[in-house]
Amino acid sequence: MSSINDPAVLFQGTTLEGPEIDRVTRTLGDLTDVFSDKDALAAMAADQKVYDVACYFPVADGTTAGLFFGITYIYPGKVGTEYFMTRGHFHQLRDRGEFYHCLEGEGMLILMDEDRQTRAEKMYPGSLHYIPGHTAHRTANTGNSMLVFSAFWPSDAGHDYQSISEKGFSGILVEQNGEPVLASK
Ligand SMILES: O=P(O)(O)OC[C@H]1O[C@](O)(CO)[C@@H](O)[C@@H]1O
Ligand SMILES: [Fe+2]
Repeated sequence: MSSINDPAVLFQGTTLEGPEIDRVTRTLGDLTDVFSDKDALAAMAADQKVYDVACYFPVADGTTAGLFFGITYIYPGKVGTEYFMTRGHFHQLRDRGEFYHCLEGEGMLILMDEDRQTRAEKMYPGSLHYIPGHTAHRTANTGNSMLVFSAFWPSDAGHDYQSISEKGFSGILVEQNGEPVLASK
């Protein structure tokens, strides 16, 4: 017996729609350990949205040999001179990689290896980014509009937020003379 079905999810433009889509929003209040300028942060509204994520998890978290897909939407803004950005993480299974594909806006993918060497790649519509294993990753919106990108990663990768929460990245992305600069912390 064979059958023809509709897809479970529609990914059109920058939207991901379907009954199985998980959505989460991160506000400044969720990210107090992430931004460097604590005085600037204290002067801003805790419910200010920093990013939204829409994900399709077709298998359970931790499943070997499955895949996950997500879209991240980072709002434009800064805390002091530091651009709005994601929390950032290593994968719990350190050797797992990931692809990012920029759909809209402009930004920077910040990558840090396990020796805490930090580098960044420019993101703009069409840019494709391979994030190797053993590499922490975070994205920052350096433009005046939303930064939107898709991500594909293995379903057993997991997220290690703890080591970033404790030590941060060795480099932070700040605006200097109107330009994004990767400054050491
Ligand atoms: O998980 P974080 O560090 O908050 O950032 C969100 C990003 O990470 C992912 O959850 C997966 O790596 C992406 O969907 C998204 O780009
Ligand atoms: Fe990841």
